[in-house]
Amino acid sequence: MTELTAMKCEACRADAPKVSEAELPELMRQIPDWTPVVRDGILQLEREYKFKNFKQAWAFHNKVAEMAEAEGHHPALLLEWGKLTVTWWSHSIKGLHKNDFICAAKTDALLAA
Ligand SMILES: C[C@H](O)[C@H](O)[C@H]1CNC2=NC(N)=NC(=O)C2=N1
Repeated sequence: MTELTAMKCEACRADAPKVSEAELPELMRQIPDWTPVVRDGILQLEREYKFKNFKQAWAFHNKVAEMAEAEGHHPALLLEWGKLTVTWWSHSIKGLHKNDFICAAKTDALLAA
């Protein structure tokens, strides 16, 4: 099985497939620190990262933004003192695409780097 972090996001159009109920458990297993949340009826992946201060959270925010631009897939980022909340979903399909799992795994890898 290819690691999510080794994959690249693919262009995701409105007719791209959502991750199915059957695929979900195996993908969630690969990003155990992420929580599936439903907002406005849209399934999303969310994780809160804690830091010692604003500057460290801000620096991580910028790393995630750089990675998102490189992947062509973009998260919601909520920067607060000592905290960055990252939420991934695919706007074009109003739900979760494989891209969201790839980017969640890559977000975790940025923290480790
Ligand atoms: C043309 C471009 O690839 C699309 O607009 C991309 C950009 N980034 C995106 N990011 C996210 N999260 N969902 C999308 O549907 C999306 N679409």
